[in-house]
Amino acid sequence: MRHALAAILVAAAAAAAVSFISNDFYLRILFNIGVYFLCAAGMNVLLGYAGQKSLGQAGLFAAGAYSAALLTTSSLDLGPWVALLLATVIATLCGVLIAAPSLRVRGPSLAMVTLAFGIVVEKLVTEAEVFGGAMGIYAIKPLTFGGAPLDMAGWVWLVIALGLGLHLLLRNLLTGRFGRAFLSLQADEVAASAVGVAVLRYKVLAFVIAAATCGLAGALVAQQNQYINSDFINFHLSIFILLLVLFGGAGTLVGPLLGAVTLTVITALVARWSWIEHFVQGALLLFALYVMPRGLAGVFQGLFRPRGTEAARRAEAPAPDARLPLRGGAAQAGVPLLAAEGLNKAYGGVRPARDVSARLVPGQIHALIGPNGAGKSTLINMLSGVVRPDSGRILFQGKLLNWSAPHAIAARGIARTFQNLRLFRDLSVRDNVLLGQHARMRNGFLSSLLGLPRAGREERAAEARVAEILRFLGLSALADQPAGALPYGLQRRVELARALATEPHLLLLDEPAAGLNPQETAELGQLLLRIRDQGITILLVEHHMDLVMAISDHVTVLDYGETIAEGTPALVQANPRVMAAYLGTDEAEAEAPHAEPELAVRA
Ligand SMILES: Nc1ncnc2c1ncn2[C@@H]1O[C@H](COP(=O)(O)OP(=O)(O)OP(=O)(O)O)[C@@H](O)[C@H]1O
Repeated sequence: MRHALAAILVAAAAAAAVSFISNDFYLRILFNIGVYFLCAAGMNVLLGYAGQKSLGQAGLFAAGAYSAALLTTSSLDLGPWVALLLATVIATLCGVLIAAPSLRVRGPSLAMVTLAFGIVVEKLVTEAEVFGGAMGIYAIKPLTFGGAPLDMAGWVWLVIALGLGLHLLLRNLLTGRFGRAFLSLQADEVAASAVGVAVLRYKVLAFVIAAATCGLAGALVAQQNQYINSDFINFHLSIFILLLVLFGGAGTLVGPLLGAVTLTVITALVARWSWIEHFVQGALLLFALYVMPRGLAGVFQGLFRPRGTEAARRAEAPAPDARLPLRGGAAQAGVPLLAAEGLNKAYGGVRPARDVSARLVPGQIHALIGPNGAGKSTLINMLSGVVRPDSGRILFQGKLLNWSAPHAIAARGIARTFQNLRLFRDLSVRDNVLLGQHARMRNGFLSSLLGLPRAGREERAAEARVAEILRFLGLSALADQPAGALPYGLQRRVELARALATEPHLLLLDEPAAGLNPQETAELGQLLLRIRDQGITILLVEHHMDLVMAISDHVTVLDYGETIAEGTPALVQANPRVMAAYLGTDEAEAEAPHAEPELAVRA
């Protein structure tokens, strides 16, 4: 509420100041600030939150501007407000178009593809007859209020109102489930999908939001100027929109406003020397990247952050009375929780899965062991949807799982951790674990955007469940710490907390004890037993044999992608084939009476 009130006060103060300004030049600067704020606010979602680098925003600005122009000047002769709305919708649809490459390429390649989009649009509006060629389109209908066209002050009030509305809507969206999902894309797409974020859907959504606001800004500029030509639409505009976000502070709520105010004023100041305009922009971009990697907002946050408070670095003891949130309907009589049948996977000549089958009984800890390269991680990857098996079937609770995307598998109740930690390092421990709740929350796009009570209720319920999970794991004191700043052992525990927050029936753990000291390993063992006792089935890939033998109910041994033994820990430990695989001895030697089962050698 405080943030909303502050935003309303700032907007009201700006609107009141406009009444005292009669100079058209200053009013035009304020109008430009408003328009660039609209572009930057949407671009911030795309770049600052979702981490998608687009250099083609000028193309979307053009889509809005030329749509507004054509809709009001052609035989359609639509009213200016309807045209503004339709122009925004058309630009939004173009956003889907520009999002398409992001589904296949990322990073610099994506920037190149979006750049190409911008160049194509620039060429199109310069050359094509329908867009008026280099001359552009004149006599675009301006917006009217009470039958009269808006005067310059009216335009400024309009962009202030639109800017305020957009800011409040995006704040609702970005401070909850959707904002976290966007941030998770930026941090690690594989981990994001593993916790239930539909990566492709969220990427498209981010592009669409940025396209809508850019299109709206373009339409407003065309309607205010009452003409549009290709001079407006060039590569520099795309760079400028990018710069607005980077300079203001990508991934912060105030960044777009800071960027829009500062850069519009600087641009206005240097406008009379047009030859240095682009030089100044380039210099500011370099300055922002080198000196203020978190933009102006980052600089301000650094100034006002309380100093000298010692951050908690240690976990407390897990709370014995804490209970994990569970989803209902896990066990069905006589049906294994998960049945893998005849799974095969080959990478060229390497075959990490050869006809692997497994049945996981509910409520047990199943261990999957085997020498390096045996195919254990590959099996976990196949079960969690990260890798597609070449052949074979996976049934979860009796229903086929093959071909499901990782986020859909997570939503069905299979959670995982990764051999090489995949935390969202810049997010707090709480936000990491809240991301685990993503697929369990029911508030959709509209209720989140509008800040409806349902979204608030879902958020509070998720926070309460996360607090309980943190208590269960003894992480409550670390909730506000950035996950990446914690010691390694605690990071592993946060990843476990995040997986538990998906409320899984089945927890896949890929070497959770790797890198832990003996005390941490023993604590992990106790935690896993408690997790099992709460009704969650565990599949544990682990080299640490003391741990495996102490806590597992059932052990499967893989070697060269094949199951070579399974059964109780004692049975497997005594199996000659297992010792041969582990110790590199041949079977006959391993069967000799003096050969003790020394699996702990590999720990
Ligand atoms: N994406 C991939 N492309 C090519 N080869 C791969 C790929 N993923 C795994 N492999 C190969 O498959 C084999 C099994 O790998 P996997 O990671 O499943 O083994 P692992 O049993 O988990 O080993 P470790 O205990 O060392 O983690 C290895 O030889 C590995 O190099």
